[in-house]
Amino acid sequence: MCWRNLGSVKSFESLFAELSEKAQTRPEGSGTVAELDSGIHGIGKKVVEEAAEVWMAAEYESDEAAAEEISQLLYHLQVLMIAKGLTLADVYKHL
Ligand SMILES: N=c1c2ncn([C@@H]3O[C@H](COP(=O)(O)OP(=O)(O)OP(=O)(O)O)[C@@H](O)[C@H]3O)c2ncn1[C@@H]1O[C@H](COP(=O)(O)O)[C@@H](O)[C@H]1O
Repeated sequence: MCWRNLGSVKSFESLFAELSEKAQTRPEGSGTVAELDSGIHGIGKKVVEEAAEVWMAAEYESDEAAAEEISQLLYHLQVLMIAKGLTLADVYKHL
């Protein structure tokens, strides 16, 4: 997919804003709220699990499957950032 044709697709920044809002307002049924409530230990396990799925998909599955797993890893990393109180700027300054 060309980046110019992403339209209303979420970006890393817009997803982080959405998840930060969920952490503040704690809406019923939010998977993000449930994951935050599992604590750093629980979120860390999701990050490691998803990282392994990224590796396996990249090595043995389609590009589409790898992209989907990568999106899920980015999501869990963002949940971990929010749980730690880290901002995007805190991470970007190391890029
Ligand atoms: N982008 C994501 C996202 N990526 C991954 N995940 C979660 O991570 C899981 C990864 O799926 P897997 O198949 O690898 O794992 P699984 O074993 O099926 O899942 P578990 O039973 O282990 O949780 C998914 O089931 C989701 O729970 C996500 N959950 C939410 N979002 C987005 O986050 C936003 C807020 O979501 P809610 O907080 O649920 O409202 C929404 O815009 C969502 O689209």
